[in-house]
Amino acid sequence: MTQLSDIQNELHALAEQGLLRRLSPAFSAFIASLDTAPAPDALLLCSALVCELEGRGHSCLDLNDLHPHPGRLLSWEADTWRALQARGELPHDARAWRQALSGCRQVRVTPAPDQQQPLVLDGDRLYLRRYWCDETLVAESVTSRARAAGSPDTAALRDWLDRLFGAAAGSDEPDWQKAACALALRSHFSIITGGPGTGKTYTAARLLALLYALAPDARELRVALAAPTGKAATRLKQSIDGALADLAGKVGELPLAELTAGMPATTLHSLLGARPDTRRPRHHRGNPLDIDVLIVDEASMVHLEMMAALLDALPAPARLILLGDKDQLASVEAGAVLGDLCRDAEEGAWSDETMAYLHAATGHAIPGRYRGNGGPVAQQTVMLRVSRRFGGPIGALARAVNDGEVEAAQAVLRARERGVLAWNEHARQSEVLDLALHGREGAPASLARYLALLRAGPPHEGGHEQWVREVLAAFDEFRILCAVRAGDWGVAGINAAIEARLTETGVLACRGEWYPGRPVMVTRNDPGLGVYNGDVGITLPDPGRRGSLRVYFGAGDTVRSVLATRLPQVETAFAMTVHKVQGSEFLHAALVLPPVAPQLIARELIYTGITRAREYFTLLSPEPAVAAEAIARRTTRASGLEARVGGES
Ligand SMILES: Nc1ncnc2c1ncn2[C@@H]1O[C@H](COP(=O)(O)OP(=O)(O)OP(=O)(O)O)[C@@H](O)[C@H]1O
Repeated sequence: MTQLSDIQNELHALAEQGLLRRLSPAFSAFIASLDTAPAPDALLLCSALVCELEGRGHSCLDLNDLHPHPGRLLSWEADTWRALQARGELPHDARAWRQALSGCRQVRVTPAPDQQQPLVLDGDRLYLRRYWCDETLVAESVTSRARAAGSPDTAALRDWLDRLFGAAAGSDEPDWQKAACALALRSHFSIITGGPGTGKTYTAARLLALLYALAPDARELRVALAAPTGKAATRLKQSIDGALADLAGKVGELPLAELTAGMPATTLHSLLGARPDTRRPRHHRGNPLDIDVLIVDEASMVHLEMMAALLDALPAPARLILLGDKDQLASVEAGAVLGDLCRDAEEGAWSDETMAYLHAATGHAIPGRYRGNGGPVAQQTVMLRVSRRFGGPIGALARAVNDGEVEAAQAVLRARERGVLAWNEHARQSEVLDLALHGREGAPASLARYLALLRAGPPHEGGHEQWVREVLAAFDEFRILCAVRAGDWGVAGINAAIEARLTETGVLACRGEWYPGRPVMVTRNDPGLGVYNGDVGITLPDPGRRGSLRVYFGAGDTVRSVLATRLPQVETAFAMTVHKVQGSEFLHAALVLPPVAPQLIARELIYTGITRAREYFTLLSPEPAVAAEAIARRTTRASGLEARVGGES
């Protein structure tokens, strides 16, 4: 057996203490085993760190982050890092780390030729090979698509934009929605970002009308809609269909309803043809998607690997339009693609050419403050700035949190305006359960209606499907959102406590794994069953087979069901993590924070939680300082994407 070096022993000790996942020292040992020469300490440590960071959502390790406070990178105490330093010979600055890694056969130093090394050093960033390839593909693909000229007839475009949005009035602020459509028409890639209710889908529907109106042959145009989750795809389709129906009077002879009748809306997984036994989907550059236009909603949830797979499968002449809120939480998996691509969205950073084009196409002169020298992606990005849904206290709270203004956020929460917002600053777990079962003063929405419908059961004669629909809709009125998974204040503890309370009070018999009324969230894609990670369904008796339970999923106007026992990968979903409710909205969202906030609880998580609430938002924290700390903290994810797409256009 090979003798472990001091650094390797220390890495194992850190894993024992829970400061590293066990995979990280194991990966480091694997890297060392690839060469007969002994691995230098710098390589042993960096390979463990790059693996660890991948598990925390980072695409790479930036060597500059190893100084002057390396502990911060992994939320370690300073002593932990000092102990590591004492055990090995570690470099003292980024240049020295680079030098130490450059000499290793396991590391490809770009632009040297690829010899399939497992690690890639690009500038000061060290990547797992797969992530470097994905990031390179995404950066190159979006940049070249953004540069590709869509050459619209500007006069015809202006005419259509005026029809769909109205002609330019004398306002100071441009019509951002119009600008977004104009830019999307100009090339093969564009981003429409904005907070909730800023009209991203409203704009996308008008964009579709424009694309059909300006296409040489509208009937030949193949358009698809997609989103990371089934729920988000269904919502997108419903909103787009609604908005298209409203356009009927504005599009003259264009048979919009007919043209969009069969337009598919799917999850990205099923669009790409994900397969359970391999990472490689059915569609890729060798077997591209048969699509001319793809609109992807909730793009903030799309992780790096998925975005790379999508761009690989989308033919170069196809137009990709990403919709999403750049300020929301990034995906659990590595990468913060939308955030990285939108780095200039607030400022515009538009070139003279873009400014002139927007003026000509929309009739609005763009104020000079939006001029800048952003890269090709920035030239194709528009941020919508006016929210039509979040004007009131929830909007004010979301803005304060997003801006990191702790005191302003606390003041809005404490004002409890019209019962819309409430903050239980010293919450006990039993109060979370009370809220879930009964709502609170000013915010009646809770699980009460859902439970009443379950108690009443389906009508005796027929009407089962209608009842199921009502149960599904009632469940979506309220949700507990947790910041963490484990412990009394995480999804595990809260779900168990709700089940215990419901059983105690005789409301539901939450015994065994499956029971009628158990809401579940699917935790693993199963294309065979047509269920995907994040889908939420309700367990109910099967009307056709006594004693048998099925899980019912709402899918737009239809309801699908799967035999409960065929769904091994699910968890109870009275409470869900904030990550898992992205793309969903509830009449009343209750965000629960733990007594001690780990680093991962930051502003983006609180903002995402708040913006899930349509009418009422409640914050519950056993310790008020945790909310303040989280709002003050920003999540940063190491990635090279922002730098790669940030160059001048
Ligand atoms: N220019 C506009 N004029 C009138 N109503 C608008 C306009 N833009 C958006 N709306 C309305 O505002 C509401 C929110 O718009 P929409 O759903 O498109 O926003 P969104 O940004 O997609 O929201 P979400 O974050 O939920 O995805 C809708 O009712 C829509 O019809």
